[in-house]
Amino acid sequence: MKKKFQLVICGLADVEEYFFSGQLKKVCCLLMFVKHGMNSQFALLGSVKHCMLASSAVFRRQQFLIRTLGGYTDQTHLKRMQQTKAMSGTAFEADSENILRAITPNLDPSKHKGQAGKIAVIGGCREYTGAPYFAAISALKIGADLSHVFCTKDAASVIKSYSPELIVHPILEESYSVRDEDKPSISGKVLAEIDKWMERFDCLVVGPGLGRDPFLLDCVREIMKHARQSNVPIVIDGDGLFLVTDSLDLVSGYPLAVLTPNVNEYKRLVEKVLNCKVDDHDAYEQLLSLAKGIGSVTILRKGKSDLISDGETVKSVSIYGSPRRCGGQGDILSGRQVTL
Ligand SMILES: NC(=O)C1=CN([C@@H]2O[C@H](COP(=O)(O)OP(=O)(O)OC[C@H]3O[C@@H](n4cnc5c(N)ncnc54)[C@H](OP(=O)(O)O)[C@@H]3O)[C@@H](O)[C@H]2O)[C@@H](O)CC1
Ligand SMILES: Nc1ncnc2c1ncn2[C@@H]1O[C@H](COP(=O)(O)OP(=O)(O)OP(=O)(O)O)[C@@H](O)[C@H]1O
Repeated sequence: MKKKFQLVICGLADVEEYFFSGQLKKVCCLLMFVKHGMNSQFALLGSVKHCMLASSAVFRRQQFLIRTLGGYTDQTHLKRMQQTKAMSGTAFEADSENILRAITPNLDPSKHKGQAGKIAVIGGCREYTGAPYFAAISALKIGADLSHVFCTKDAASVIKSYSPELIVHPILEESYSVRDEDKPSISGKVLAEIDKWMERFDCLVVGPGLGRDPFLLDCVREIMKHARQSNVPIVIDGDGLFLVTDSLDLVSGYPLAVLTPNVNEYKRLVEKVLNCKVDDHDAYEQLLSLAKGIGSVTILRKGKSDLISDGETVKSVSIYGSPRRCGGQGDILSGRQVTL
């Protein structure tokens, strides 16, 4: 049964490794969570259907998201979701394996390329080429059809050489390669280039290996604003969290934003938003306050147990993974989230 199930997910040989690493389950819990947090948004969808139809790309994206996350319009899915909820164990621990079974879309021979997901990673600079690669390739391995990377020119050929499966756009620039007087026109070009693609993406990951160059982060700030205007869901990780901690308005009130802080990134967020230290004795309440404080976003706090909150409830996922804590594991997690 397990084998069959894995094949249904994506038909890739290495999915077993992913499944048992525990990370896939964590991603699925997050998705259930985003879905529940978005109930009110979906209810609103009915009343604004005319507006949505006026913008068919947005409507298509919302429908895709609803389907992917369990599909309120589909009775079979709804029933599976209810069963999953009833089977959940303790108050906080998520029943991740059943959630995973409930939300995994079936492979369908009638689908064409792209319908299983077109995602983009915004990240990759002179120092970091591994992180965007890990995120983008794990999106493909978990089942996405197309995986793009938008990175700096320096990083592009390195990332391309890791894998021919990735579509790599060398469009971002760092301060050292741009004269001050050229910055406005270059940032305009970057935005125009990414806007050509934006409507096609089902989800973005912003941050893996992005670096912290101020000019580059200014461009990414604008990219995030455009993504938000187009209702593209955004997973924010790594240096994307550095940017967002500095400019909370980028995600505040945006229910399609998922923040995935590690210990350090979480500490920075707590200090900025709640103006206090991280309190591990009251971790659930603090995470709840943080998600509420930012407003409408979902936060996945990575750690020994991952804690996930949308500001209304908290769930934990304590499935045992690898005891090794090497760099790149968070990037792989973000690539899976963006797909599911
Ligand atoms: N192969 C690649 O291309 C990879 C690229 N990556 C990319 O690098 C970028 C920066 O990401 P990041 O994770 O290094 O930044 P951040 O979290 O600020 O840590 C900075 C410092 O904080 C500390 N620290 C960290 N964790 C801690 C902990 N648990 N508990 C306590 N302290 C902790 C630690 O400092 P130290 O231990 O030396 O004091 C650490 O050096 C980002 O773009 C990311 O995507 C990575 O994805 C890896 C693979
Ligand atoms: N102490 C821990 N015990 C078990 N699992 C952990 C622990 N800390 C983190 N993890 C898991 O490891 C994965 C990556 O988390 P980590 O905190 O290393 O992210 P990160 O620092 O953003 O990674 P990256 O190096 O890719 O930037 C997550 O799935 C998380 O649940």
